[in-house]
Amino acid sequence: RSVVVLGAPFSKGQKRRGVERGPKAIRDAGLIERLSNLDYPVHDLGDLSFQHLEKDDPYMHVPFPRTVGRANKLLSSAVSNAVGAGHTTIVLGGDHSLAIGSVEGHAQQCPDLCLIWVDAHADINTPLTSPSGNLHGQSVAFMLKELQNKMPELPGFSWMKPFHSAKDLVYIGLRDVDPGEYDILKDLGVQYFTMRDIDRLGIQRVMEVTFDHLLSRKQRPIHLSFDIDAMDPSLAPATGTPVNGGLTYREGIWITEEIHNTGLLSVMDLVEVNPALGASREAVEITASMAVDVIASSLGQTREG
Ligand SMILES: N[C@@]1(C(=O)O)CN(C[C@@H]2CCCCN2)C[C@@H]1CCC[B-](O)(O)O
Ligand SMILES: [Mn+2]
Ligand SMILES: [Mn+2]
Ligand SMILES: [Mn+2]
Repeated sequence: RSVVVLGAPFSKGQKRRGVERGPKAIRDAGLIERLSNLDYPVHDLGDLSFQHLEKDDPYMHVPFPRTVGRANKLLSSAVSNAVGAGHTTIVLGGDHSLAIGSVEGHAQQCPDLCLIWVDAHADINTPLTSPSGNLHGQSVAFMLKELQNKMPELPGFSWMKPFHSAKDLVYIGLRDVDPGEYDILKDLGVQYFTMRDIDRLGIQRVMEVTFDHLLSRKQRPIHLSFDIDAMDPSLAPATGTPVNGGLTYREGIWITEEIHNTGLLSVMDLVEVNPALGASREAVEITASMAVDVIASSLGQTREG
C-alpha cells in the first residue's frame, strides 16, 4: 500500500491562531523521512489551500461556519480521491473541525468504515449544546445520523449529510467532556474509554474491547482521528486545549501499534498541533515529534525493530 500525506492548514474551527502551521511543524520534525524508512512508497501531496471567505458572520454563536464548511468540502474531495486511488491517507491539521471533511470523504469511498477517535474531548457538541461555538468541538455531531434532528442547517454545510452510525465509533482518552456531550454519548450508547477506564482496564484491554466492538462482526476500514491533546500535556504542550492526566507515551504508541497490526488503517488525521502555543521552541519540537511518532507507529514503525 502506498501512503499519501496531505496538509490541511486549517484554523477556523477554533479561535487560537497558529494551528494552521501544524502541518509545517510536523513536516519540520521529520515526518516524511521517518515514513520513508518504512517499506512502502510515500507521497507528500503538500498542503491544501483554503479560501478565507470575507462575509462569514457567526451563525447561532458558531464562528466561521461558511469558511469551515467550504474547507471541509474541499478536504472531503481530496481525501475521497486519495483513498479512491488506493492510498493510505494521512491528513495533517490544523484544528479538529477538519475531521468533518476527512471522514466524510473517506466514507464516500468506504461507507462501512469504523471511526476511532483518540482525544481528551468528545467533539460531539451540537451548535445548541456547545459552550464555545467552536466547530472543532462539534465535528462528530455533524457525522452522526442519530443526531440529524438535533442539528440546525448551518450555512456552508449543505454539501453534506450525516453518514455515520454511533455504533461504529469508539472514543479513547476522554477526560474533558461537556454536560451536553455526556448526555449525547449516553443517549446514543456510544462506546468510549475515559482516562479512568484506561487506568482501570489497562490500554491492552481497551484496544481488545475496541476491536471486538468495531471489527468482530466484520473487518472493515479504520479511520483514526487522533487529536494530539489526547496525549499528556507534558508530551504535547503546544496545543489549543490541553488537559492534565493524558495518555502516556507508551499508551499512545500501544494504541497506534495495535491499529497498525489490524492491517485495516485507511485514513488517519493528526490534528491540533499549534506551534504558536508552545512556551518554548523545545515545547513545539516535543509536540511535533510526538505527532511524528504517533503517525509513524500507526504506519508500521515498531519498537522491536
Ligand atoms: N468541549 C469543548 C468545546 O469547545 O466544545 C470545550 N472545551 C474547553 C473547555 C475549557 C473549560 C473546561 C471545559 N472544557 C474544549 C472543547 C473542544 C475541544 C476541541 B478539540 O478538537 O481540541 O478536541
Ligand atoms: Mn501515487
Ligand atoms: Mn481535544
Ligand atoms: Mn479533538
